[in-house]
Amino acid sequence: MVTKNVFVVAQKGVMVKNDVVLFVVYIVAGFVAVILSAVFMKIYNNEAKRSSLEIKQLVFAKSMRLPMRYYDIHHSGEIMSKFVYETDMANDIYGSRLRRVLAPIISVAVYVIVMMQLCWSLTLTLLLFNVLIVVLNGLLAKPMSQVGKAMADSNAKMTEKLTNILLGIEVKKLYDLKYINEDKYAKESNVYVSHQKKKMAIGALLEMFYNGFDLLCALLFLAVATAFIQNDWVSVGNVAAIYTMYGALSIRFLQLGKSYPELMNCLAYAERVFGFLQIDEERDILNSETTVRVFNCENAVDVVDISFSYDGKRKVFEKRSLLIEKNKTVAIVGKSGGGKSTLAKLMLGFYNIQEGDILLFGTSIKKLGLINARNLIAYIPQEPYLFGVSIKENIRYGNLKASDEEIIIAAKLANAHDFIMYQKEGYDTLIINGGKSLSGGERQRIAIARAIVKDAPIILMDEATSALDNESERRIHEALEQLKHNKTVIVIAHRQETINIADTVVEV
Ligand SMILES: Nc1ncnc2c1ncn2[C@@H]1O[C@H](COP(=O)(O)OP(=O)(O)OP(=O)(O)O)[C@@H](O)[C@H]1O
Repeated sequence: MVTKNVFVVAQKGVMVKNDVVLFVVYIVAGFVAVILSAVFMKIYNNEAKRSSLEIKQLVFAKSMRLPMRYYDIHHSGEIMSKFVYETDMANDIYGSRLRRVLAPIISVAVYVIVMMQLCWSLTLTLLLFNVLIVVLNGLLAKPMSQVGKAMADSNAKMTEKLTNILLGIEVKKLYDLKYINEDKYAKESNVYVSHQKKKMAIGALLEMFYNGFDLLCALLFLAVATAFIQNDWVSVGNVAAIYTMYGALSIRFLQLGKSYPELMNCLAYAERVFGFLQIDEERDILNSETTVRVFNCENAVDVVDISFSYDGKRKVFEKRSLLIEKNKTVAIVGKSGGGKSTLAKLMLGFYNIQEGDILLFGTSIKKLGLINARNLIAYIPQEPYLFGVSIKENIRYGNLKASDEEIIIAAKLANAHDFIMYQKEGYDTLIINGGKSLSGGERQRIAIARAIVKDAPIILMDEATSALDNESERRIHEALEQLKHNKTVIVIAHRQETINIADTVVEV
């Protein structure tokens, strides 16, 4: 409108009071528009940041609540990639991509309305040229979305391979697996780079097309506009105004052209993130009315005719039953791969039993709910995991309400106190890298102390299969002897010495 009025004033050759008022109004409107745009931008960015945080929190919460089977068949690197990279890419939709697509559409709509008022026929002719850009966007959006999906896949695989290398660094160094491990990573990163090149090629194609097309549109417009002026269908002022607006409009079209395929790329990531958020979570039937009669019941664990298979094909258990009396120490023995650890995991409700039931103190774990069932059992796995916090906090994870004194008592019972005191900062020593600087026996004794502070009626220990030195073994057995009082102790036993301390031996 300013351009149009400039031309009108120029044609009149004189500037009257009304023209000055009009220009002042335009300038004030311009200022208001700038301020409003800054305010909206701030609100939008705040909302975008909030939603970005929310999505990250949702993905994190979901990755904590998935059934054990999910972690069995999905690499931790894949989950990491989802959390770190894919959520960022998906969040980019709100962060900038959506804005970069919506803002030009709104601007174009406003410009078009004003341009139509100035000369609808010329505006329509001009817009017809731009329809081609929209068609091209549509054509390239699909390959962009496909390449986005391929990049997400490739990124997850790269993280997976890198995690594999880092987790197996000891074996890699021992066997010089450089060519196998590193080549796998290099291969995957090449795949990623090739997808990235494809993405850049599509982007470059669009850029090239738009730049050429912009020039062509300008030339066509001038030719058509000249014809319109010659036929007196439009004034020079209106043509100048439409052309000025077209300049701003075509920039937005270009922006739209670049941002739309990018938005498709981000949507591909969002699809993966939302797909992940829809995965069924670990089933938990929390029945608060179920009170477990630990004191009245004679049997701690009653496994009734269970059948179980991890993959639905090979059965680990077929109609298997066993009974564990309360306050007894039971050694579970059997051949390797016979299902001892699986039985422990079923007691803890890590997997759903296909047939039969497991009762803890007379109540089915299905009725108890996973949280209640797990509260009844203090589990010490074969290779306990220690978190990157102090030794004291690692023990406290068994019972967050445990006092420092209770932690020290538990560590003494677990025969862990002496070696803990021997550490640089005693109980405050920080555990690094899952406790790699401690021996297997020491890690297991910290886990025993953790199980002791939990004070659950059942202690379930999966004895380490790895060889422990005699001293470590003796100390763990002493700790187990301490635990026997007033507790049901179930040990998946691999050593004769462990079997010797049991009241009953059950073969699985
Ligand atoms: N997460 C899993 N997914 C699929 N199959 C599994 C899984 N864990 C164990 N298995 C299979 O189930 C069977 C029982 O394994 P389990 O670990 O329970 O045996 P185990 O008796 O504890 O062996 P070990 O004494 O060697 O520790 C094995 O054939 C094993 O390969």
